Amino acid sequence: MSKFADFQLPLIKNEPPKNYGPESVEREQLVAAYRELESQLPVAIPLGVNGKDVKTNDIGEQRCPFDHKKVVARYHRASSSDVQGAIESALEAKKEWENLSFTDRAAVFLKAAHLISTKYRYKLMAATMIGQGKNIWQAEIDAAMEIIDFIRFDCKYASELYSVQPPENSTGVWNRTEYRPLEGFVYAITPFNFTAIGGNLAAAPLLMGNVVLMKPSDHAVLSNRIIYDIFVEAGLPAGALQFVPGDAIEVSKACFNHYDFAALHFTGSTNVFRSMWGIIGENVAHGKYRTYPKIVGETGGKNFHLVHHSAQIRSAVVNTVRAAYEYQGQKCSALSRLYVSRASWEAGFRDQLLQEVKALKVGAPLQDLSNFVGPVIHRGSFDKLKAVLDSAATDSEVEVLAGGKADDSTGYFVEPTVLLSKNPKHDIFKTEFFGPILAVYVYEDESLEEVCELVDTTNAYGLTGSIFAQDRIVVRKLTERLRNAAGNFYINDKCTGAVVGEQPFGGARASGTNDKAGSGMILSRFVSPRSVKDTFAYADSVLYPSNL
Ligand SMILES: NC(=O)c1ccc[n+]([C@@H]2O[C@H](COP(=O)([O-])OP(=O)(O)OC[C@H]3O[C@@H](n4cnc5c(N)ncnc54)[C@H](O)[C@@H]3O)[C@@H](O)[C@H]2O)c1
Ligand SMILES: N[C@@H](CCC=O)C(=O)O
Repeated sequence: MSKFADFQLPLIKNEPPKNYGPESVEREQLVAAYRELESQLPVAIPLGVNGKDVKTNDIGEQRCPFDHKKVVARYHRASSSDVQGAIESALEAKKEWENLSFTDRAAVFLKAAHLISTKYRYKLMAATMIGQGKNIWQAEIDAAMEIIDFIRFDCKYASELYSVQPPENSTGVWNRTEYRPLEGFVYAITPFNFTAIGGNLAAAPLLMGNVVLMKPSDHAVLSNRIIYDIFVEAGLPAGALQFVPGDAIEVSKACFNHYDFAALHFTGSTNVFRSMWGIIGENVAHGKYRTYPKIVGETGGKNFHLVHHSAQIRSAVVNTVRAAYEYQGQKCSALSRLYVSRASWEAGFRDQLLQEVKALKVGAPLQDLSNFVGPVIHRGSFDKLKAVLDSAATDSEVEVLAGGKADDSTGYFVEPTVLLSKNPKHDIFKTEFFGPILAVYVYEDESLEEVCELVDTTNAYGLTGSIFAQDRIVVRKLTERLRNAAGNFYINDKCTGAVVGEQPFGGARASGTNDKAGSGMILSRFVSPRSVKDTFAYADSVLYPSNL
């Protein structure tokens, strides 16, 4: 295609938050959107294949986590042959989509971000609240701010990546690097817990000129489908993105068995990611693919706060409560193990922590706006968390300091819980529960090195972590000592709440490939660069001077 100018993107800035205070316009508009969506339940959701809505005979249900009798969506589930058809139409759509200029591709996504910021902000938030159980603030930071930031900053980072060109050109030569889309299709599998992550799992590879099959989490089908519809409204050509909810194993198998499978873009649990890596690896060993597929996955965490005796106690407590219990601890970045010095614990940390946790109100998001903790996502999660609480209640190594109860009569509610143990190797410090359960270990002030060893080695993860200390020498030592314990490391702040454009997100070890969502690094995983050498000089002699 012709190119007549180097266009500059509009200035990319973080989406400003709305605060939803009493009597604010945004609160009124959000509640109206929520009520409207509520009146339309259950929403019927077909597949989105080649730009068309496709119905199947296999229907799944997404239920409301705070009122499990309520069906949020009835969605059509793709069979293997539906997925096969979606792959073929994506590959057909690829020809046009990858040949559009970056300006046109970016325009589609900048428009999508604009639509989310304006026309669809409250609808997408309402779907995230009803379907995934978020309260207003948690929905705002996810289904409005983070998804908008992901998309806009992806455009900025893509433009920066494209501008990285070879620094040297010998005389009579012009060297260039092209960032080609991958040969084949990208398979994106979304988690339930962040609408924004689901959207970005598709948007990031699409922006780089790839075509994508998106399999939404069974527990986020509604919000993910709204994102698909917004991308289409923003001008994404038919077929570039295929929306294929369905049985995770069946849909994945159809993708992994295809010769043109080029990349997995996944966010979810560690075991699922490991199992898929195994399947893909075996297929690679058998020469099943055109190219080596890229595997990008952000997975689980067992994140820590380490509170030194020089820490400002009030701030460390507030950050601890927010990090452990916002969105019921269902963030990959949620705090789930706290190591606190005995001096701080006894000088007020313990009392303030328990006072704050016991004051947290639990309930449905709009039933009472002061509810801070909502439901966990589904029956499986509720049963797993209840089993942890039941076992803690009778475990001689564990003391339940707060919470400990769960109630599934209407929705899947688990009390914010604090568990104390003198055994720092107890399972409560090792297993990702993905719920509002905080494990606490109180260490002796002089045992900082031993506690660092515990923080670093007690479990397999390496996602997020925070240290709290006012002593700057301690801050420096802990920062070095815990270099590999977390991909997102915070000093005197909570271990959740990474902001796109500020803290690119992801961790290593069992927490993922650490390609950093919300950065240019991840975009580079969805391209296959081509080095082009363009020579202007004629060659006229075979022999080199050294041959003479
Ligand atoms: N590191 C991060 O950036 C990040 C962000 C969000 C969530 N997470 C992690 O995600 C998990 C919670 O999300 P979840 O409950 O949706 O995770 P999950 O692993 O249960 O599901 C994630 C997705 O994988 C699919 N899936 C499940 N089994 C599969 C299989 N055998 N083959 C292929 N696909 C399969 C699901 O249908 C869903 O779409 C937690 O472990 C959390 O830490 C990580
Ligand atoms: N951006 C998020 C990532 C959450 C993962 O589930 C945070 O840091 O809270």
